[in-house]
Amino acid sequence: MSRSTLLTGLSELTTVDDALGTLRDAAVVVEDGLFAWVGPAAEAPACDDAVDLGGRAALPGWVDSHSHLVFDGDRAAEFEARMAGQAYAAGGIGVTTSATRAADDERLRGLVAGRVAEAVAGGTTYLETKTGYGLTVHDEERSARIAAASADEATYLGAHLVPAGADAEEYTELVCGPMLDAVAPHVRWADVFCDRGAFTPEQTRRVLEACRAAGLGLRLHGNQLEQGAGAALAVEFGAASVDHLNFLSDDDVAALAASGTDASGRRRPGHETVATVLPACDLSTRAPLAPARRLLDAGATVALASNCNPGTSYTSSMNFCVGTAVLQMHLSLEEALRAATLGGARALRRDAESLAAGTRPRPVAGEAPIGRVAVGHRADLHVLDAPAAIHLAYRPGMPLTHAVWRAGVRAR
Ligand SMILES: N=CN[C@@H](CCC(=O)O)C(=O)O
Ligand SMILES: [Zn+2]
Repeated sequence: MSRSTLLTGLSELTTVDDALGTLRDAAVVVEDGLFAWVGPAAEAPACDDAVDLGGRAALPGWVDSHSHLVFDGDRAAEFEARMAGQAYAAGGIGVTTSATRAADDERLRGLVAGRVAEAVAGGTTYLETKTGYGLTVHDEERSARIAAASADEATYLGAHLVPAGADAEEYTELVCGPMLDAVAPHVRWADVFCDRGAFTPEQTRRVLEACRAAGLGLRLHGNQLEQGAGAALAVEFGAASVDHLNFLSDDDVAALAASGTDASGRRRPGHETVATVLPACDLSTRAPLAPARRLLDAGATVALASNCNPGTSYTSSMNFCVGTAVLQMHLSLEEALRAATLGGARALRRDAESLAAGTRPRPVAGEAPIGRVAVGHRADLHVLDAPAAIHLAYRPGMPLTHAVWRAGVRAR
């Protein structure tokens, strides 16, 4: 028989659910890994167990829809040179690729497990991670295997960089053929770095077509280094997300906003191309911040993610990303919290609307929605050591994660 647990003493509960809103003096009931009840503490039902959280704020666990955790080595020297004025370039990926290839499976698994544990300790309850530092059939296959075993969602990023010494056209064919065949059983998503020094729009198109034909959902790295074709291609292919977005034209912004509506302007939840912004990466590369405010004002669905990787964003702290989005990107607290929870869920098509619309690639029967604190959603809860969530921006850099429940299990 399943046991029910009452989590009470929540001074402020941000549900990210339009009907429930933000509740004061709230409680939730967790049972069978799901939220079974959400409401005012005074009305909470009796449960088998109870935990009093002592007047703390709570919100859905972070959904980090973009990370690159399968790697060995760091690039601190490159970072230091960048702080001294050198520009970021895609070629640095090759340095991490060499270190990653040299690590054996056990070491790589341990490194990824440690990084996932760090993310969870910071309030992340659902995490995507990518291949992309293997770049041979063998190394991409094992990266995909390790990613799938360690994270909630795994993405094939063979098209991250043309490896040193390889011919770009021949490598693109490999990515679309034997490498895809080897990796596809492990992953739900495919991604391409479509930008200066990485893959051209024409090569990107070929990879997206091949991966779509293999049944994978699509996402893109685009518009990070220049105003390129990434965002437009993502919308054209119905990708779930396009990420970075530092350099966007007015047409790109309009296309992203329109991707969530039909011809008569009605919203089509579960069909949008989410605009995912990566504030920690923007700071670490000294790039102009992605225009999250402009995207939201235009009507786009925005997600916030960490992009944790050793080159451009060596942090998995979603608390930091949310604080920065409020402080520097001019999002309201409510917008930032929504982007880092439901926005990420939408970018992975694991929100309730995408599940209902049937647009999640490779769905698994019985998968509960994520991204909100609402009945029937997966019980992913982040409790802050603060009375209100605004402390995430008000006290930046402070250790504010008090407790974490992941699929109903206490993870911190
Ligand atoms: N921009 C492309 N890929 C990663 C960086 C990879 C690296 O430099 O190691 C990113 O999302 O920022
Ligand atoms: Zn990335």
